Amino acid sequence: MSVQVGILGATGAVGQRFIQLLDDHPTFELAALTASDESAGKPYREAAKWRVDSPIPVDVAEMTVRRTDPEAVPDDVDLLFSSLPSSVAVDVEEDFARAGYVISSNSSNDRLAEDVPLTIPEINPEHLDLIEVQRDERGWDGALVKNPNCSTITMIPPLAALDEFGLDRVNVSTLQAVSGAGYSGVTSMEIIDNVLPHIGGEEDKMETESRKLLGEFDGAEIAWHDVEVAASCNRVPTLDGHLENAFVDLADEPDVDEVEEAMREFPGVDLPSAPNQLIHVFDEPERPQPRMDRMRGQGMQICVGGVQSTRRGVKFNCLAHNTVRGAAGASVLNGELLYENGYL
Ligand SMILES: NC(=O)C1=CN([C@@H]2O[C@H](COP(=O)(O)OP(=O)(O)OC[C@H]3O[C@@H](n4cnc5c(N)ncnc54)[C@H](OP(=O)(O)O)[C@@H]3O)[C@@H](O)[C@H]2O)C=CC1
Ligand SMILES: N[C@@H](CC(=O)OP(=O)(O)O)C(=O)O
Repeated sequence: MSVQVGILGATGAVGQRFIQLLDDHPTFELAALTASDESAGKPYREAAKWRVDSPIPVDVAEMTVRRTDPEAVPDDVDLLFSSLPSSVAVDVEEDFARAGYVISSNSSNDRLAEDVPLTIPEINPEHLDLIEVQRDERGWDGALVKNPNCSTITMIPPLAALDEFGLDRVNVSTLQAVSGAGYSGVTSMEIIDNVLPHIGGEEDKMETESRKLLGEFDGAEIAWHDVEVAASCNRVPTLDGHLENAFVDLADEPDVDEVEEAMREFPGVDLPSAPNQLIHVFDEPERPQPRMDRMRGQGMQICVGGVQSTRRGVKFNCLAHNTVRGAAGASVLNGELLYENGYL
């Protein structure tokens, strides 16, 4: 059975990744594309400046872009992926949910709202049932589900694997690719031969979203994990792939072999876009590297390397593809979880 899906903000950088990932999807069939009023009414190939590293699917190129308005999207679309600017999404996503659409959104608004599931299918799939609370409270037939920020999602799987050793405190420093800022986000004059040691709002997102993701859902609300997270975020001149250096204090004292085993054996999920193994742990100390490792598992695997003991726990490096696992791929995986759990 196929499910009709749409993309809100389909002409943008993340919207284009959605189109790439949905091409030939086993369950989802792309039926609607929306963008701003300037793009509405145009064929997609004209409205979008295509910048993804594979050609625009032929049928998508000829689709007419619609207004981003529930009235403009056909009723038989069951699921909408959202990659709107968060300033736009904050109102528009609610309009769509009120009109009965289920939305799997990558935009940062509402990620911390008490009745909005912030999910990674391999980590906290049970949080999805917060939809019941959301529907009761808001009177919606639709639903709004979020995936986390790209830097957060990169470190959460290894942290979840370490939780069995008593996760106490995390210090993390990021080396984030330029694609995270969007096509026009940083100019070449700013970033070539340079590193920008500040990314607005990013540190706060890593510090808060992590605690919600690792929290416990009791059927009514989420009790955030009490781990303390301190982040320092840097933009570096790589194209795709966020690399992070994490220093984790643990209550127990596992050795490196136990830590690596917990990461390697951390369970995945059986969903079409999920990698066979969630976390790949490198033995080579110089890996993972963005250019060599970001496309592992079709861009959906989390890579870890350089695991070493410290006086208070462990340190390691981790890497994920920021616009695949960290953005469009994360929303598609949440869409697959919604389907699997009967929410579509
Ligand atoms: N988790 C992550 O790693 C990442 C998340 N993001 C997030 O994803 C979202 C999209 O980012 P990105 O793709 O880079 O952004 P872009 O600017 O490339 O695309 C924005 C999209 O939204 C549409 N849009 C803009 N304004 C309006 C409006 N008023 N009404 C309807 N549609 C509108 C644009 O249409 P048009 O072409 O017609 O202007 C376009 O389709 C952002 O919230 C961003 O923060 C982005 C990158 C990575
Ligand atoms: N801030 C991220 C990308 C992003 O847009 O994140 P968010 O989904 O939290 O808005 C980066 O710069 O790499």
